[in-house]
Amino acid sequence: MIVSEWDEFISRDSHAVPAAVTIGVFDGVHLGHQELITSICRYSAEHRVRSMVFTFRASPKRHTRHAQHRNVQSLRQRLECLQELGVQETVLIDFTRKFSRMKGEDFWNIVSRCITIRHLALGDDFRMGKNGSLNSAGIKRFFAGQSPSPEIIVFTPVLVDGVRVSSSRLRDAVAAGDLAQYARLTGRPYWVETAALLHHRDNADIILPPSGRYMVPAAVADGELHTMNLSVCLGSSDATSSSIESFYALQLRQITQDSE
Ligand SMILES: Cc1cc2nc3c(=O)[nH]c(=O)nc-3n(C[C@H](O)[C@H](O)[C@H](O)COP(=O)(O)O)c2cc1C
Ligand SMILES: Nc1ncnc2c1ncn2[C@@H]1O[C@H](COP(=O)(O)OP(=O)(O)OP(=O)(O)O)[C@@H](O)[C@H]1O
Repeated sequence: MIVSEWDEFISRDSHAVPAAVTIGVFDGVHLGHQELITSICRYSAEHRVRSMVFTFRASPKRHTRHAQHRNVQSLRQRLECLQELGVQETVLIDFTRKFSRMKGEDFWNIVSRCITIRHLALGDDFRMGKNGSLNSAGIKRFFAGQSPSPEIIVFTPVLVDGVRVSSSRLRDAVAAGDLAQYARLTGRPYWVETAALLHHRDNADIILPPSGRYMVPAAVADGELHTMNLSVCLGSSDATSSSIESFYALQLRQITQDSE
């Protein structure tokens, strides 16, 4: 997957490159996000166009009213998930003060100068642009006047237990240490970057599970491959010990009666 910067993207003169596009923060890349991303990747494969995601280095929420806003994933983890789903290019946007003043229509005008959008996937509650004033209906109206006009798919919300899946639900699950719920909402186990545990526990820009003991599946090769469960302790001095420094990321599981 190519990772590009917004400033570099807008300097391109490649209007002719056809693309299937989605945009959002995509923190946690949950089941709802996966519907949109799978849609652009499927269209990309069927029509031989580039699958592209526009996302933000940090959430716009952090730059507006909620300075303390934190994500559940590091940027690196988010990009890995997008790559695994088959996205060909992700454009990273710094939500600067200047960018935050852009009208949604101006954003799409700029993007349409650089690529030709053939397919656009959005959620039904999607809002963007200065003060979030452009919604999916407005985006449809905007593109209806363009030629060629992209196919715009507005997805109904993906639900789990009858409730819309959202990054906010992931954040609540991690903060409560409910990592099984995180796995249900994302379709994959919970992973944490050890850098977040080691260096930024108190001032982390990602949300971490509460202090406590967690199971970590591990593989050891001594002639044969053995898999085993280790336990790590978060929030105590163990967490900052050199024992986990050599890992990039750990898959954490709650300790259950069975695993003890
Ligand atoms: C051009 C542009 C595109 C934006 N795209 C998104 C987006 O894809 N997802 C998102 O959550 N916010 C996006 N935003 C930010 C929202 O429109 C809104 O300003 C921000 O979420 C803050 O809203 P709040 O103060 O009500 O939380 C975008 C803003 C601009 C100016
Ligand atoms: N459950 C869902 N089903 C379908 N689409 C969704 C779902 N949740 C989010 N989306 C869509 O994914 C895109 C990116 O959304 P965003 O990253 O803001 O996610 P979010 O999960 O709603 O975040 P938050 O909880 O912080 O508001 C938007 O178009 C949004 O409408």
